Amino acid sequence: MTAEIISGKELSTQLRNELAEEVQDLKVTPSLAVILVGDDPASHSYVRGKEKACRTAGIHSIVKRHPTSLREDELIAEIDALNEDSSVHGILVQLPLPEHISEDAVIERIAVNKDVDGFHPVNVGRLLTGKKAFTPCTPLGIMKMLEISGVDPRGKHAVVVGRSQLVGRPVGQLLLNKDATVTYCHSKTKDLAFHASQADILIAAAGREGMISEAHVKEGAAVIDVGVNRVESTGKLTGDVQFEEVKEKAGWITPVPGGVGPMTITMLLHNTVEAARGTMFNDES
Ligand SMILES: Nc1nc2c(c(=O)[nH]1)N[C@@H](CN(C=O)c1ccc(C(=O)N[C@@H](CCC(=O)O)C(=O)O)cc1)CN2
Repeated sequence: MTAEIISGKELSTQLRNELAEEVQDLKVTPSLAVILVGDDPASHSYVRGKEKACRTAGIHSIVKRHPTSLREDELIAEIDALNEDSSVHGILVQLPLPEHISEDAVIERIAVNKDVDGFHPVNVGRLLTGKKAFTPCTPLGIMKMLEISGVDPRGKHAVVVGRSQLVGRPVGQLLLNKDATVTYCHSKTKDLAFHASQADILIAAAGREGMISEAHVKEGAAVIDVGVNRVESTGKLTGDVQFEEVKEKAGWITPVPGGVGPMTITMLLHNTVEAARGTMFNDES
């Protein structure tokens, strides 16, 4: 069997065009504020990608770039100002932050209804309880890729390798919310190959280059590679999955690059449009 390749790049082009049309029909121009602290080249590149994607979709983008020396209280004050600014619909702080700044304190300061990253504890709790919530962009992108490929999680066994707040935990929750049976594997899991090879849906989000081989994959499984590993010697980007061998066994597979990565930014645009609509929490009593 050779897997169907799910291209996040192609799907993103389609979804971003659809979002651009939706934006034209809105009464307001959606506006996203991104805060970037420090000089991490990858973070700068991702933020440039976000700016460009916003422009293409007709979303107003504000980027606040700061040196590593920015203090936590200064960052908090900037968030407070953006929370108060009614022309700003979405706020995102690019992660990781420098070590002297508490990510938790910063994320908790963002207004829940502007938290387009879905990292605020209120949004996390709402996701956990199956309520409407801003949902982290990478997990949302993964669910969209499964949906578009006709992979329905209901009754399936999903195995998530990795338990990060950004990807592993929320994607497991989203799969559970769609009636999958979910197993989490992590660095202390004994016999990863045993667990992973039971999966109908395998999410590789451990950040370890090539850790998922053909031996970890059940014939016909949907394999989603969230890894973004830069090979030092070549500068090339590779995933957590050994793509060439796994694609001969899986039913579906996502490539790196061009898979989950572009979907992260597409789902950020989606969440920003949702924030601009302002209806996320409307049907609450
Ligand atoms: N506040 C946030 N910080 C971070 C998030 C996030 O969702 N919110 N996720 C990642 C980084 N990220 C977006 O911020 C991101 C990662 C990767 C890509 C992407 O398109 N990758 C390309 C390859 C790009 C390259 O060559 O380097 C791909 O996989 O094809 C987009 C966004 C951590 N921080």
